[in-house]
Amino acid sequence: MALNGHGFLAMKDQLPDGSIITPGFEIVLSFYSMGRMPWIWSEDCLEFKPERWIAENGKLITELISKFFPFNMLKNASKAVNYWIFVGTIPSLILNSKRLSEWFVEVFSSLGKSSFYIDGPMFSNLRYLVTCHPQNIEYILKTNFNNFPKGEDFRDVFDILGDGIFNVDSDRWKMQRKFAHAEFSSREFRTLVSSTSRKVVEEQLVPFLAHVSEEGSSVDLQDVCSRFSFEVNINVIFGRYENYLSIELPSNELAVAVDDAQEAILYRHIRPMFFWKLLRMLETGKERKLKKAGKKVRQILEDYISQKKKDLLGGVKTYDCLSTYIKALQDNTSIVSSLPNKDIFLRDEMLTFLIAGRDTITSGLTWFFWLVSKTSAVETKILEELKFVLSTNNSDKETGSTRKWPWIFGSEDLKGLVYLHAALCESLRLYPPLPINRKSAVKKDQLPDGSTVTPGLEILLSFYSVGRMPWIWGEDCLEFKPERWIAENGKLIIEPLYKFFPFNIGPRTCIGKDISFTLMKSVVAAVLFNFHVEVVKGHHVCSKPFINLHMKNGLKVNIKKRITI
Ligand code: HEM
Repeated sequence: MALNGHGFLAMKDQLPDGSIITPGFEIVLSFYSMGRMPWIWSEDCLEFKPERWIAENGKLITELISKFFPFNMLKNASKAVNYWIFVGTIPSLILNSKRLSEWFVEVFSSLGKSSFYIDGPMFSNLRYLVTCHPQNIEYILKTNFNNFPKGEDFRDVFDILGDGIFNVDSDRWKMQRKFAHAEFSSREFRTLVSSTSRKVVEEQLVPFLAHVSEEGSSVDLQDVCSRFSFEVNINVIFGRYENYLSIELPSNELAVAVDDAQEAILYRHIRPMFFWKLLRMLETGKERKLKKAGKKVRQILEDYISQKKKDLLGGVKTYDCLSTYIKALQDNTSIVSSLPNKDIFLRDEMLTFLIAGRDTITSGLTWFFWLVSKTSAVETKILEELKFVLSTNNSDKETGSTRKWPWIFGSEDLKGLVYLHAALCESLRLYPPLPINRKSAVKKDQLPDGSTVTPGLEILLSFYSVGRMPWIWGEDCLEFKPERWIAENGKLIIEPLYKFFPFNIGPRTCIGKDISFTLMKSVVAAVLFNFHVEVVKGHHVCSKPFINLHMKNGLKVNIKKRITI
């Protein structure tokens, strides 16, 4: 049987015999011809002679492997990624599926390239292009945005989000985006976010941490951040106060169901599509868990929605995201009023906001606290900046009362914090809460680094790798250095934005970016100024395979009340 291997190229290259190959080239390796070349196998190459495989001592000659490829590894392109005949680069992908982001960094570093292909088994359509090239990312997300929609595969993977803004494309997305953007940038909404954040910090977060410090026990700060984030989101989106961060750490069935669903969705990312679709059809394994969790989530949200409608009908005055959407859907002059299946849309959109806002903030805060706990110079500068704010505002601008412990920072206090803002950007650069973004091309296209993309190819934008490439962020790219965001005149440098993608760029930029900074600053200021956070000795920090960048073992910390600043 004639065996032909094929390979695809990430960047222009020169083969050992001098042939120049460029991206887009399909390289056909003729194993059939190799066995018939006298200069490879000698003049008797066409003879059937098993003896050529046996040495004088009667053992098999293993050196011949170097010219015998049919069953063997074809190419060891780098230490981090292997290409195998028949199965392509898939074994490397499977081996690293639980640490994809770290693996991508290793491959980029060892290949010295900013894009590489992952080839699926021979004759399969499975192919990925992984890239961390800032110009490729800008091209896909912004310059040629229309050629890279979310697509049907994305929608299939995230089917739990139905018609939510994350999942839709084209005109429908434009309409949802326009409405959501107007809502998120309205003064009422921003005021609601900062007042809710303050309320949850003051009434739940600080009392909870004060309790932990008195008990002298350790606590998982990732869980605390997740509870804070859930509580704020559930308040802002649904107008509900769940007390999820009270001292008893109560369970919440919506939070649990959303976690279960997200964990199951992750498996759809790292398994071949036909496989998870088969499991979905058979309703088994993780797919069974997802179906159950999805049903629970939908049922809870439908209850919230019908309760809210009753409240509005009864004249209860509430301001939250859900109320705004319900009113707009009933108002003929609103752009969303023409949408079909209004109740399903409401449910899917609110769930999307909840998921979009909860895990990203949790991840952003947790990695930030860990980095600061390891870098005391950064902690000192943040505290100095906060101390300066307090010294210039003796009384609390929002309540008018004189300040005392616990120190709470309101939206006015947090506005001009340059160093804290820089430190948050720096942490998001190293640990972007969404480390990978998936795209696919409608039409064949060429990316700025020369990589060719064709319909059907999955494109993985590795935001995590962008922050870790010395050629993008300099030799000190792995250091946590907020100073790189501050100009000599003390102002924030906005120039790095062309290589800073944690919030996406282009038309689908995160609409929650500004409120994310508001939330994260209010938590960080309250936690660091009132408490000393110390990671428990011996606690192992590593990332967990998840859609968001979470810590596998959480972040176990000891909390001590800060007496003097
Ligand atoms: C540190 C915090 C956050 C980060 C790093 C972040 C990051 C992102 C990223 C990367 C995307 C693009 C996703 C994609 O294209 O598939 C996105 C979209 C989005 N984000 Fe955020 N996000 C954060 C917080 C929030 C918050 C608090 C909300 C509000 C509830 C929010 C709402 C959204 C929405 C609605 C979209 C979809 C936009 C669209 O498709 O047009 N995000 N976010």
